Parts: sequence; C-alpha cells; structure tokens
Amino acid sequence: MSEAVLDLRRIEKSYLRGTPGEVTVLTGLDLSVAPGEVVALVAPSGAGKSTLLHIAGLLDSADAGTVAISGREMTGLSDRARTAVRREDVGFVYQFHHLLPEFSALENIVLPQLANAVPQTEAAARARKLLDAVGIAPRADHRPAELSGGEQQRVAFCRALANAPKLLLADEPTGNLDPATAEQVFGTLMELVRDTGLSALIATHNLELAARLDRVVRLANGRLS
Ligand SMILES: Nc1ncnc2c1ncn2[C@@H]1O[C@H](COP(=O)(O)OP(=O)(O)OP(=O)(O)O)[C@@H](O)[C@H]1O
Repeated sequence: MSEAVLDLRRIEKSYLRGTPGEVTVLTGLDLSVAPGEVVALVAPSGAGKSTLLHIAGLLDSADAGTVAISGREMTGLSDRARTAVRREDVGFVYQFHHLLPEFSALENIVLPQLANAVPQTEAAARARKLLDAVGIAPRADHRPAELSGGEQQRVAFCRALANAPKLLLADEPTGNLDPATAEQVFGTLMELVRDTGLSALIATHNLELAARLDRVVRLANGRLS
C-alpha cells in the first residue's frame, strides 16, 4: 500500500489546559488520507473541525499524538521546517476567501509562488493556467471586490493549489455561497483535485456534497467515526 499523504495518530487537543475553563476538543483521534483520496469531514458546529484542520495543516500543535505528511513525522520539527512544509506541501481553503484585496486575482495566485522562489514568469503562467482550469481566466486582472462570491472562491482554490501541494485542507469551502453557486464551485474544486491527483480533507455541513467524496468521516466526542 502506498504511503498516506496525511497520517494523524492519537491526536489530543484541549484549549485553556489546566484552567477551570478547559475545553477538551480531540481525544485520541486517528485519521489517514491515502494518495489521491478525497475525504469529507462532517461535524456539528463546535465539535472541533477547524481545530483538526489546523493541526493537520501545521497551523496549530496537538497536545499529544503524531502528525505525518507523506510519511514524514512533523513532531519535533523546528518552526522554520514546519513553515516550509506548510508552504510547499499543504494548500488551504477557508469559508471566506481571504484574498488580498489590493491585488488582482492573478497576483493573489502569483504571490505564494514568489514566496516559494518560483520565477515571476513561471508563476504568472501557472496562475493563468489555474484560472483557466476554474473557468475564470477573463477575470485575471480583477481585484477580489470586482469578483462574485463564487469567483472569489475559485481564485482561493487556485491560490491554494499554486505551489502544487500534496494535501488540500478545506474548511467549509462553499459554506458562504448560495446553494446553486456552492454546487457549481464545489464541482469545479473536485475537477481540479481529481485532475491533479491531490489528496484532500474537506470539511462541509452539506451532506449531499460530502456523499460525493471518496469517504465521509464524522467528528463527534473528540474522535472520528
Ligand atoms: N483558542 C481557543 N480557546 C478556547 N477554546 C477554543 C479555542 N478555539 C476553539 N475553542 C473551542 O473548541 C471547540 C472546537 O472549536 P472549533 O473551532 O475547532 O470547532 P468547529 O467544529 O470548527 O466549529 P464551527 O463549525 O462552528 O466552526 C469549541 O467548543 C470552541 O469554543
């Protein structure tokens, strides 16, 4: 069997540890995502889905347990090494696009590549290709405020994939869109993910969309089922 792209073992996480207000969120959670596998994460509000995505994407640390990305153990890596893995191997999409308002769609996809030392011309060519793949190449020079909600989210997908990550983590990526737009944008995201052979963990409240992915995991009481 080929190596998991994401492997979480016995993850534990509490907030405000050691205080009377301690909130226990994850209690020995295990999750493995195979190469090319797209997993839906379904959870009631407050169950810890964002916490789980942040730990998987190295934005936050677990109190206990191990995180491995493409077979490489992340625990014990320096902050600098974790940042490099996050920048090169992981793409994030959030419910709200978080695009930089003063930059065009194209520039928003070019910038993370420049941060990864990709030459400008190459970065722009890749950005155009991605915008074309999500059907909005003619909007390349628009700023986020000049794009529709669905278009903004398509640009956010392109930005997440700009550095050709191995793993895509998405937190309610269509949660801010009306149902018809969400459906279209989700379809585009899935095409992009399938075309690139990427592994993905996609949190969604939409059970119909979740059911279309390879596997659905449910988070409750700190663990997955
Ligand atoms: N920094 C923090 N300090 C204290 N408690 C926190 C912190 N962040 C999150 N929590 C608590 O941890 C629990 C899980 O939060 P998390 O944001 O992971 O939930 P979620 O499943 O993503 O929720 P939603 O779907 O509503 O966004 C919640 O009860 C939340 O109140």
